[in-house]
Amino acid sequence: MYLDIGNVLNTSPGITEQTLDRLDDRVAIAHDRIEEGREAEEHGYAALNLPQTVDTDEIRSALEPFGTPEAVLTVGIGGSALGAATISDALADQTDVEAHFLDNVDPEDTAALLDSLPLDETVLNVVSRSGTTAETLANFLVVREAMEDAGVDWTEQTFVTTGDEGNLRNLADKHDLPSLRVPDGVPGRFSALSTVGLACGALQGIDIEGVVEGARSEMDKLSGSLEDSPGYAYGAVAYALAERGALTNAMMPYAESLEYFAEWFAQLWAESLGKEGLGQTPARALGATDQHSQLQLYRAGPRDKLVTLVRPREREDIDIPETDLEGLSYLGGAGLGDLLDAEFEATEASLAAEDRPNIRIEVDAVDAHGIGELMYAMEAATVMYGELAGVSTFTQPAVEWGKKAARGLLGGGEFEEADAVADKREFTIE
Ligand SMILES: O=P(O)(O)OC[C@H]1O[C@H](O)[C@H](O)[C@@H](O)[C@@H]1O
Repeated sequence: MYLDIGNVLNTSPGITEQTLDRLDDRVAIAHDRIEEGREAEEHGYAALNLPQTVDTDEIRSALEPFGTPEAVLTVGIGGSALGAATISDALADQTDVEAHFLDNVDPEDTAALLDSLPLDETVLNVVSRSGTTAETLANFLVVREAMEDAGVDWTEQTFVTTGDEGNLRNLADKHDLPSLRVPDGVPGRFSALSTVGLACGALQGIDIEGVVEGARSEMDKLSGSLEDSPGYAYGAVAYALAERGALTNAMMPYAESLEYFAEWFAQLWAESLGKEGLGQTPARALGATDQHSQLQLYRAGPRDKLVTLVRPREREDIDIPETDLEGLSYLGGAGLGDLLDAEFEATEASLAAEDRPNIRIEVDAVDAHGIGELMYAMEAATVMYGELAGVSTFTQPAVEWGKKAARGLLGGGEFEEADAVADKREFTIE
């Protein structure tokens, strides 16, 4: 992965070369702490070891009973869905097996999806680290019933990834379902490179080994200097910019196949770093589409943003046909990819011309290696940012508060968080 931070130097907000030197000293200290955590397999830090601890053979053999299905339906939410979705989306060109994700509990959307799926040829991939998440278990029950109604033996077509305990583990044991464990010490949003994020791709026949290799090549770059580690450098610079007022980070890939990547990144960044009044709000954008909408704000709105532009250096191109239509002849002879690249560089320059900080991230291609590199580097960036900010990167008390309140409201136990719902202030206007 290549990182270019030239456009954060002396921008507004921005950092100077002297700041970078000072930051580098702090990166060295943070790196030592991270290494300590990795060595002891501490909660969270253990996730940065996944490229060397994940066993892709184990994943493939656990999935053997399913052969090659027509479709995979992953039921999970947050970290139990977004990593798999990012990998499947990026590598969709490697497979004919469709991947669908049921994370939300919108009844209309769920009904439409279930109507459209060949249920007898679909593997149901249920994923929950805790094994207790209401949305995931509710969706599982709905899909299971739909399979039963369609005369499909769901026990023959269901695969489970979960922890050693919890409702989902009990269910897998009861029905003797093929299953995998979520590795210890790996929080949901850092689990993309584990059983959690790779099983779906394996069912699709995607090159998950290549994803892990790509991640490993970024893992091997972790060092005590941001100059040697793109992941650490991204995290450290984003942190320094946030300290100087860049409180939003617009993640803007210029590739449709990386749209989910921006969504996955948003969970990683927000849930890990949004603590104690600190953090940087991830915004999702897609180039070139959002160049024609959000760029106005990024270039001329408040100076409170970092824009992160992501692209592959190579992609398959489609030629734009030659034309003698007046004013359009400049397009002929170029490719759609050339146009997308020109748009990318134009956005970068338009921000730089106004001294707006932006960072360029590139991979050679959106392939297995490239997506592995990107995902690992962003995880390392998040951990580095968290160390520098002094927050507890691997917890999510605010999200858990909401989970308990929702469960309490549905009668799933006594939770004081649910009582707080009754205190809602109202000021209704019709
Ligand atoms: O994997 P699960 O236990 O079902 O959790 C799914 C998601 O639930 C919560 O919202 C957590 O805050 C997320 O980090 C997690 O990814």
